[in-house]
Amino acid sequence: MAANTGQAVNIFSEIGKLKQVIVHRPGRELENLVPDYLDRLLFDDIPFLEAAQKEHDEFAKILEDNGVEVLYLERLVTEALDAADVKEQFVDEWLAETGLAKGATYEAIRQDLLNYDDTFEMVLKTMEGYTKTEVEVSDSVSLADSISGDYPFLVDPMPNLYFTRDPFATIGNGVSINHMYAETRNRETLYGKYIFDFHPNFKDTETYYKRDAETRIEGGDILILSEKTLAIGISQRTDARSIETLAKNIFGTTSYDEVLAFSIAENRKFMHLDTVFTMVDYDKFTIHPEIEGDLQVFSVTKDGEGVKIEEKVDTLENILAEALEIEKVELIRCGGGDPVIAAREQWNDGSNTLTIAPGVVIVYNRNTVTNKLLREAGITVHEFDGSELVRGRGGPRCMSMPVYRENI
Ligand SMILES: NC(=O)NCCC[C@H](N)C(=O)O
Repeated sequence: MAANTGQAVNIFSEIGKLKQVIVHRPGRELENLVPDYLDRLLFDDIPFLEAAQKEHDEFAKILEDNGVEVLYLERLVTEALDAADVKEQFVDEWLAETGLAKGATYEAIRQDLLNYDDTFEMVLKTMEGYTKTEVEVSDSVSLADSISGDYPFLVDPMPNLYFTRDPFATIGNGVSINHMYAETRNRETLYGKYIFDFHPNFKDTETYYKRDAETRIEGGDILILSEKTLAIGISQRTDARSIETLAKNIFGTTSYDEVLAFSIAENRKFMHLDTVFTMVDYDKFTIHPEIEGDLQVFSVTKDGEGVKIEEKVDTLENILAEALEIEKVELIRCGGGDPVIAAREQWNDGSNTLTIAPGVVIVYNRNTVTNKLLREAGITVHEFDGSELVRGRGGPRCMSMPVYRENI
């Protein structure tokens, strides 16, 4: 438990002083990226692991130097499996989601994982995946085990795990365990499930969305505007129906009574709401100017057992000011509104700021124009080098899942 509200999870804003956050230090899963399967694994290039780890350590150091306790996903999962003695159950569930048919290979991998004395190393191995060259099966007992084929993996790696923002999302005193858009990321949500089902500190957390839900939603689309209002993107990654499901699950039982649904274009460059829009202070937001023209915003509120949907026809500034119950808000445009600079810096996550206290953010140093504009707007900007990390198309907000923020 991080502070003093008596709750393990406490996230009622985007900007309250961050006390505890979940991250994942990129591991050997990045070394299982190969050019032929980058699209399938949602990457644009292959990061140099050692450099990516250094960059990530720099990110963690900025957090710690600013009083944030950094929790590592891989450690939390290890602690959950050991505390509840559910290692075998986890391995079986993980295997069932690999797509491997039961047979000699399946059994060899199962045995390999269960032979690890160190649960932490076992967890890292489940993230890394298995190549065909590392598992020896002496007797092929099934047709599936006998096929060679060109595909290099028996079990795919999970290279997107360092974007801890997406597979689960903390909201108020609860969590949504997400159903992801792509198969490669859906497997990541199993780690969230084990943390929130079995970790001694987190197992009593309320769950507002389940990974076996039919429609998709990802954490990068969920912004905690205040203790009453969420903003959720309808995007490449989040289906409008999931927003209604989540809204019904939180209205009436939590402090939330409104969701603002932001309909943004469905494409890779704007994959989540947080790649084009983040909150950096009580009254300041970063925004990618390319989304402003076509943006449609809907208000979702409680209506008996169901929800009421109304389109908000007003400027974005007015919609946000009304939701926050303040006079006015300022939008800080990525790249200053210049179309070329904005497009370049947004692609490199210039709008993907992580706010660690009101008016204090962490960003990549490469987005020089946007970072200067943030400073000119009075924001304190902590920068680090993300040249390797950015190849997975995510920035500081994507690489962090806040667990505890002070209320504002
Ligand atoms: N919230 C975010 O925008 N997360 C970045 C996710 C990047 C990852 N390669 C993906 O395509 O899902």
